[in-house]
Amino acid sequence: MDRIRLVGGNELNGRIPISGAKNAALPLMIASLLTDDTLTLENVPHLADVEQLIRILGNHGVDYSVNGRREKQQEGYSRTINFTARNIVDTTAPYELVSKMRASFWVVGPLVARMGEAKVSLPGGCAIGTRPVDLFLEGLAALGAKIEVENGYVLAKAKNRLKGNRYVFPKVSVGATHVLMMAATLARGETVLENAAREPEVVNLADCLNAMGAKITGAGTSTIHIDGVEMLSGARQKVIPDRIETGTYAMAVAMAGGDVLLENARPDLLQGALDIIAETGAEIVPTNSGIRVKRNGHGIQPVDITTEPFPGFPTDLQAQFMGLMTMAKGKSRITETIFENRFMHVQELARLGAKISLSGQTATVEGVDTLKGAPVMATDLRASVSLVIAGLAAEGETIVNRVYHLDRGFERLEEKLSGCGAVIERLSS
Ligand SMILES: CC(=O)N[C@H]1[C@@H](OP(=O)(O)OP(=O)(O)OC[C@H]2O[C@@H](n3ccc(=O)[nH]c3=O)[C@H](O)[C@@H]2O)O[C@H](CO)[C@@H](O)[C@@H]1O
Ligand SMILES: C=C(OP(=O)(O)O)C(=O)O
Repeated sequence: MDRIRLVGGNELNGRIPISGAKNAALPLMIASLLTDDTLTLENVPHLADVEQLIRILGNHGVDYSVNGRREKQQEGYSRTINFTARNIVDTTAPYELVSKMRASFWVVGPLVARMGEAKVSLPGGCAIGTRPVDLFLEGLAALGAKIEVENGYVLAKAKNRLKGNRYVFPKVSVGATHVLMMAATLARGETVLENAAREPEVVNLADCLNAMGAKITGAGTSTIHIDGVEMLSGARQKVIPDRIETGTYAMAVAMAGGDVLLENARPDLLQGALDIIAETGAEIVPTNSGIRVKRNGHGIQPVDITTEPFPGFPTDLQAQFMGLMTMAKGKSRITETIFENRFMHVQELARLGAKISLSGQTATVEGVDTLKGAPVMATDLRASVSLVIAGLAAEGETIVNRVYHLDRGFERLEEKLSGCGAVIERLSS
């Protein structure tokens, strides 16, 4: 199993290219199931989750081809990929494939909308909470699907096409918004989704579906209208830059000090989080080519945060922010409201000397003057990168085990950081 070795203490200076967003690429890839035409996606990041979803889509009969130079692809750069679901050969998504990642469950929407049936294993993904799928099932049922859950599989059937309806999400869910929006594009009549997720990834998906011929308005607000159409065609869509990767590297600079241009980053995708990072003492400057982050010489200021659905502070940046707060000049409180078990990084940060206490959904972080390198274990995707952020400022060597978590969501992490002066390498085994 690969590990990451870091020696802390260096500032970060230079440029970091921000990749296409994992959490936008995955639903866009799944949208290819809605048409027998080719969907071309630009700026698809080279990540373990993307590769896994390619396998899952392949199982349903989706062909894919990568544009551009092969050696670039092997080096792990974002790519343009064509997806063509000419014939859906299988409407079952098996446990062996779906249990590895949460988003693979989302095929249920396009499959039942286009094929009238889907049998999809209950999903896996980061172990950050119970992560039920009740809203997906309730929402699909509102669109007329017959739903059964049997032997760990969801069976969804709509033999006479889904039927548009009004559905009010009792709780904001990004995944369920993606799925119901995709399903409703091929339903008969109008669907109104209320209390929908407003995340930029939902907007990226709606833009793609509209380019494919769907009639969606309101994506990015909490009410989305979808007028169902008979069929969708192919299209070309660019994956938005990864706002979580952007926030992560911004916090890495805030932690280690230095001056880095986050190329291709879009401030509007994470303005709330950037404002918080600025409050900690970093300078955030939007430029024509991205976002410049600087921190020179000043101590890190403690700031309290609470995670919330977009446009609030993202839960996917909570662990990284805790990493940053471990060396703040004082006490900060971090409250997690989205997932009930997303504090597994606390005990690993403690190995580096962090002082954190937990009470319910709130962590209190007492900033320390120094962290000391240690072996630590990645427990999930964002938790693992919080250990990298802390390791960048820790004295001596930190070894992060279970790097496969990082590979799910961070493209060429060690190359991007070492290119800015960090001492970081992958130890392959
Ligand atoms: C691949 C992807 O894009 N993953 C992101 C997506 O996950 P995901 O789409 O799984 O997250 P949701 O927005 O659905 O989850 C939000 C909350 O709703 C709950 N819930 C969700 C569905 C449901 O049927 N019932 C229910 O109770 C969840 O347990 C959680 O407490 O959004 C999360 C919240 O921004 C991010 O942390 C994940 O990185
Ligand atoms: C929680 C995440 O991913 P997933 O929903 O795929 O588990 C994440 O991207 O931080």
